[in-house]
Amino acid sequence: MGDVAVLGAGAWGTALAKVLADKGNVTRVWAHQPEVAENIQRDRVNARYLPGIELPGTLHATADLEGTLRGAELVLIVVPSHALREVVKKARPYLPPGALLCSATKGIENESLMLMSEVLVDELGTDIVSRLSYLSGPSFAKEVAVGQPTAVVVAGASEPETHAVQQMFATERFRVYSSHDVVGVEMGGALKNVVAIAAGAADGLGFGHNARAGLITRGLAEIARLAITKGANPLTVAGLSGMGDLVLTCTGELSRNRTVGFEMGKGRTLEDVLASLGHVAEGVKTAKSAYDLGRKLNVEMPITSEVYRALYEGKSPRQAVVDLMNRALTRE
Ligand SMILES: NC(=O)c1ccc[n+]([C@@H]2O[C@H](COP(=O)([O-])OP(=O)(O)OC[C@H]3O[C@@H](n4cnc5c(N)ncnc54)[C@H](O)[C@@H]3O)[C@@H](O)[C@H]2O)c1
Ligand SMILES: O=P(O)(O)OC[C@H](O)CO
Repeated sequence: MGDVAVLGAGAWGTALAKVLADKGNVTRVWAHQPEVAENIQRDRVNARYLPGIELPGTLHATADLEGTLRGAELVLIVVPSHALREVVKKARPYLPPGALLCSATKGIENESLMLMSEVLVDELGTDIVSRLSYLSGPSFAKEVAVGQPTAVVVAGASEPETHAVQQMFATERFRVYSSHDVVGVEMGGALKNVVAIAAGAADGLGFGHNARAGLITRGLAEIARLAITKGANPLTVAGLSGMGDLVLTCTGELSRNRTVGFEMGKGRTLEDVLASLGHVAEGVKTAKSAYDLGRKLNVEMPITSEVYRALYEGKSPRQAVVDLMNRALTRE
């Protein structure tokens, strides 16, 4: 038990804060939007991001960043990837010395092409590395919040600190594995969102199970190529944060990324879909980062490239599928 600060009161920040608060930790959640904090404090619910879930009295929400961080033993960062650097810059002066830091954000920064781990070290310095960890894996916020069985992985460079975070989160319905492979866990969590957009588009276009299974499998192949080039252990990509999250996000109707693809497959524009989504779909920004990273590192990323063209160059999802199917034949 301890004091926990959760930076981010979206669906995932709220669900993870509930897991920690239900365990008896004094849990303070920082909300970017003051009205979200007010809603949680007043009504014990986050109606905007996690409707219908009653939140425990041990969970406190506020828009005061300094107060949220005061005395925290664990700081969990769960903001969209494009906001992580800005939030960490603001939080830096108030981070309690010695606090463990865990990120549950999935993404790759657009301009720098950095993983969240790299952004955190960039902002906080290398001294913090042993206290940093990354939580990822197949986990829809809504299912976690209602206590459905879920398995995730926490990766960190230092074993004692990673185990401490594993213990802090684990419950009988939220099973937490540990890993030493930060890059592999982060790459899997970020890149699966791009493939989920492709899988959603295939469904929206009316294609069947064969197309989806092909995309999942060949998606995993390109995730593995890029992750291994960045230094990941190939086995990590077959784990919870690779294959596990890929299957969940490419097949689960709760996925925001799959929804973006699905609606575009049905003929809606990206702008129109995003305007009505109400949540972040990390795969949209990550598609650009992954496309740029693949080109920079000379890694072939055919599915990612087609998703990029559909999102950023106006290519029709149907033509993207045709082009994927008609690439030069190659070995598996
Ligand atoms: N929702 C899930 O099921 C789930 C599961 C695993 C991982 N994740 C990851 O967690 C991260 C957060 O996702 P989410 O589902 O909580 O998002 P969400 O769309 O539900 O909420 C987004 C949150 O970010 C905040 N925000 C927006 N702009 C901001 C800014 N500039 N500065 C600070 N905060 C800002 C919003 O106020 C809101 O609280 C993403 O990287 C996502 O991929 C989500
Ligand atoms: O709803 P999505 O597509 O952002 O996916 C949520 C989680 O990342 C699933 O593990």
